[in-house]
Amino acid sequence: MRLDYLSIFPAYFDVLDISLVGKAAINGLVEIHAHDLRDWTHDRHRTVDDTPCGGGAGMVMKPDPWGEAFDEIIGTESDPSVHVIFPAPSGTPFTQSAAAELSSAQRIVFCCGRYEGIDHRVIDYARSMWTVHEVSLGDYVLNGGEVAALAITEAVVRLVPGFMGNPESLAEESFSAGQDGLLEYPLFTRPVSWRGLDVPEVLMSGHHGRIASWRRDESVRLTRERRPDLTDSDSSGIH
Ligand SMILES: Nc1cc(-c2cccs2)n[nH]1
Repeated sequence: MRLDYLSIFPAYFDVLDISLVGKAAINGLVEIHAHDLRDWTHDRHRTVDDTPCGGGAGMVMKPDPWGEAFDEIIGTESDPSVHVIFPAPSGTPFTQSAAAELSSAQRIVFCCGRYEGIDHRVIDYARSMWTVHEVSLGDYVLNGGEVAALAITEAVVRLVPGFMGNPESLAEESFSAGQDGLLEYPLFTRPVSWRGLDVPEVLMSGHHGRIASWRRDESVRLTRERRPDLTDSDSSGIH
């Protein structure tokens, strides 16, 4: 999998060299390329923004640098196997199933907007050429798409076959199909008693049936308490 990042702050992605994703890059599972959008400007000030047509506060990212960067980084041929991701507060909520789908992509290009956003024609052009995803991480506003791109990268790359040492652990995580789309149950390890707090007895019983039942009940309880929106989804197994 090749991952490209277009940003006016490409140094944000240096962290990928030290994190888990860096490990994947080393063993050849993932190839990472960060690019400075200003490299595709031609004026002395390397300008990437301008005032919004129709008025309004703030600045909008000009389309020209994006188009020239696309030409060089992706090419000028249409290819639906290339996934272009625009993080944005107005995007579709990013989910574990979206991460799972993207984990089989051969190419993902992250377009990290700043200011008030990117000229919409950039997204329209990208849609005419590649598979575009406008995604939101949640109902809050970041200063730019870089942090969102890092979060999406981690969620996707950890699902790439061969990345996780023990793929079985993926099956029991929150939102995973193996967890019926429910939140993960509480986890415990030794010591059995810690600062007056004990591991639930059932988990020390060695009775696998009871342990499975306790874990399921806890997942249902937590999901109903914290994420009632998940309890009606088809994958949740609870209604
Ligand atoms: N979920 C989300 C995305 C964003 C931004 C993406 C690009 C600039 S701000 N804020 N919040």
